[in-house]
Amino acid sequence: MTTKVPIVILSGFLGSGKTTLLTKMLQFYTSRQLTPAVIMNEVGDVNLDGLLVGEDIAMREMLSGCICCSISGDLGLEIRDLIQEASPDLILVEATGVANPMETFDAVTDAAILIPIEMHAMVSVVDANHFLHWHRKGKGRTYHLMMDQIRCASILLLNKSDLISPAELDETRQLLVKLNPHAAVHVTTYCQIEDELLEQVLEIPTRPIAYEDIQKNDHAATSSDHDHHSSPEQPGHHHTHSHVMAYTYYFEQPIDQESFTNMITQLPEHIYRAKGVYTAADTGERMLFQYAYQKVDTFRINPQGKVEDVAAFIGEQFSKDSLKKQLDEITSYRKM
Ligand SMILES: Nc1nc2c(ncn2[C@@H]2O[C@H](COP(=O)(O)OP(=O)(O)OP(=O)(O)O)[C@@H](O)[C@H]2O)c(=O)[nH]1
Repeated sequence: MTTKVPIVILSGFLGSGKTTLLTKMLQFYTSRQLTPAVIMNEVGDVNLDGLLVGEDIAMREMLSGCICCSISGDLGLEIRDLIQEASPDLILVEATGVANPMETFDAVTDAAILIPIEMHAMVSVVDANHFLHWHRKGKGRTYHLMMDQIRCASILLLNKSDLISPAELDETRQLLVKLNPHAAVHVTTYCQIEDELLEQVLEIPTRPIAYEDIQKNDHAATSSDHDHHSSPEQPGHHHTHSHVMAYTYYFEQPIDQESFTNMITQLPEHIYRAKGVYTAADTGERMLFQYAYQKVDTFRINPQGKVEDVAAFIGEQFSKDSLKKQLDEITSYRKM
């Protein structure tokens, strides 16, 4: 009998902590002498998160599209190539932050018809602060997408618990339990989870527990509304992220760090995520920045010379022209 390669999908909204979790999982499995492999999907045309994955890990990048829709058909080919190339003990698929979880799951099950793989878990990472913010608003496509990502999970990480008060954390935890009573909720900071959970993920095949519930919702939605695409507010709606846009900017020269950080911290609310690499004008060092929900982290990259100086922005209804103008100004700014 052919052994099936376990597949774990890492889901969760933009900037919630999927790559943070991915690096932790990779460390864990390699320390157990296992060979994990990775599929990373980005809506933009650069993959900066790949810098955080060691060179010894077999990885395939799927860029400029979403495995839940536009490039779902390519997923099977990428998985097949990875299996042939690296004979992995498991494959971790990091979905884009705007991926519809049901459709991502469908893309994996479609691939499983042709290749020996088996779904082991859909882990959804939730940014506690960001989710609470959207829950209080209580509407919008982003909120419904976040809810779907929660409802489809077999394991939920309530991450960034350091950014909200204990009372808010408790409120958010209860919300998650209500939305998905089938999945265990793990409260985390920087996606620190117990080793036992990571062992379990490898051992026990599963599927998104709320699968049937979501399907029921989908059917209910379709029977009252035949045109899915015209009803983006509907829970369980397909292509919940068709409104999301990505913009990539290439820096032509080193930039002033302070002006850039000031600009990033004042990005409009509708830009949910930004990340990139730039060269600092004062030190000449190459820096990686990560922006998610009004917080920026910046650190020196190592090795220094692998990717171009580039920044990717993801959000909805933002003006690419005015963003480009701001970035051009920063690029041409010189300290006296
Ligand atoms: N304060 C805080 N920051 C965190 C935590 N977990 C992750 N981060 C930071 O949040 C930012 C986004 O984390 P990622 O792991 O890249 O998020 P992601 O879900 O992979 O992002 P996308 O792939 O762009 O959707 C990074 O700067 C992380 O260091 C946490 O628990 N607390």
